[in-house]
Amino acid sequence: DDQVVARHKALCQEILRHNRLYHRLDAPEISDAEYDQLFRELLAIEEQYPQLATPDSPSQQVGAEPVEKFSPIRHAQPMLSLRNVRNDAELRDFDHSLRTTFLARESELEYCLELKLDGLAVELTYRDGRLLQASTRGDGITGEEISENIRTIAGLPKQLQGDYPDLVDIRGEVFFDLDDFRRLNQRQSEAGLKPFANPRNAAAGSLRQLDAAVTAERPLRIFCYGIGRLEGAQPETQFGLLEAMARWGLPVNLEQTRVVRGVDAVARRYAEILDSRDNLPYEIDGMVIKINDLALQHEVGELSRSPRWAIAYKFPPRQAETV
Ligand SMILES: NC(=O)n1nc(-c2ccco2)nc1N
Repeated sequence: DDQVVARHKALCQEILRHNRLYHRLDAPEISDAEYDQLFRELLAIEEQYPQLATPDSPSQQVGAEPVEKFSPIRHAQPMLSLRNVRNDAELRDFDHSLRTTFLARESELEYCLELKLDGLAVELTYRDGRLLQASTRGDGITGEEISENIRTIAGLPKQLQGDYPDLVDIRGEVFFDLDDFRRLNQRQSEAGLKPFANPRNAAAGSLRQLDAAVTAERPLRIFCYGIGRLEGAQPETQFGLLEAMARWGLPVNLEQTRVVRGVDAVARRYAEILDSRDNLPYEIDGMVIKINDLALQHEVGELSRSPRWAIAYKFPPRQAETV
């Protein structure tokens, strides 16, 4: 009815406005939690009224068009975004729907569990082991070319080593350690500049600099976690892929990654991470749960903007800092 259509329209406008603020200006006005809430309401309406899920609905797009100051790079394989769950019940729905609908197997699934870094997703293309180009995720299809800036990241090899493939698109998250973020904001205020709202905005702001010399002053970090194209020996599992990337010399968060079987073990690991996140030197906003077997990932496939084989289990918003 037209009340729902009006609500859907309002949600679309609010979400698209947020995407521009967030992706173009790195200056969001609403929190992730509020944004997720709007997006979930939009998805719920479109589930009920599929005719509303038109191509210009934010549910069919990821992020926003890249800003024009960088040259556009089209990703050979789209960079998908993760759906999320917020509690064990939703987690168990995710696991159950995989085991019964897509894999028609009641047996327990093996999952690879990774920390969910709250930074900026990037793609690095290595050809014959050399870093050819780097880009931001952008809207998932087309990103911004940031090769010069990416090269300033300490610990990121310009040349892979060992049994690297002829061509590989590496996906990773660029982020700031919390201490470096605080020092950067200290310098920002001393220079009379606006401090960054959070480490993610600082990483995005630092990486999407036209002048790579500015990026070079920023102690950015990166953890690699996935691939797009790969021409060469395919690892069998997600964890095997992470180990291969580490062998090639890429920074990977191996020691914080676990492979478990069954949803109960996933829930236990989530509770463990939630409990210990404050001991980490960087900000995380949840845990990423991926089917470990890469053949099963391909069997399960993708939705229009997200993998079916992965989900983000997000932390509850932090209690407002007590003054
Ligand atoms: N943000 C983050 O740490 N991510 N993001 C993924 C991801 C996004 C799409 C597929 O995998 N994985 C990890 N560890």
